[in-house]
Amino acid sequence: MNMGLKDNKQVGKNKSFLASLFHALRGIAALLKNERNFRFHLSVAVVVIVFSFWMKIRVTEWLWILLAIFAVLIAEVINTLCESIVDLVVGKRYNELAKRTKDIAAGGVVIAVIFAVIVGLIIFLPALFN
Ligand SMILES: Nc1ncnc2c1ncn2[C@@H]1O[C@H](COP(=O)(O)OP(=O)(O)OP(=O)(O)O)[C@@H](O)[C@H]1O
Repeated sequence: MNMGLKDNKQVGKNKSFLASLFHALRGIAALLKNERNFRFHLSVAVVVIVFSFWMKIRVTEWLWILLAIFAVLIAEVINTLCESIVDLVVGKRYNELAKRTKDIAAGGVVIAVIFAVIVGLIIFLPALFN
């Protein structure tokens, strides 16, 4: 195999689309393995999707639910990226800017979760009361 897939010490560009995809999938695997919050949000997403099937929601409602789910997951990815980059730069030292960066990244997740909760309430509350 000559796609850079075996080269664990690769630092240059990926040589093929398959090699890029392989590294991207490893990134997702790392998220699942190391990030407890990402796993939690993914579990909630699965529950919401099962519940949505059970409630037989409409296509437009599915689009909003999926948008909310992906907004939270992407916010979680950005949060993890910020944490990794900050740790790479400052290591274990206390740094005020590092704190601000990590707190803002975590705030982004909270904003996405608020959006998801609002979407969920708008879609499911009326259906539950009917
Ligand atoms: N180098 C640092 N300097 C100053 N404050 C820091 C530093 N690293 C972390 N912190 C503070 O500690 C908090 C937790 O940081 P950590 O990197 O452990 O994130 P985490 O617990 O994985 O967060 P999350 O639950 O959002 O994934 C940050 O939100 C920040 O307030």
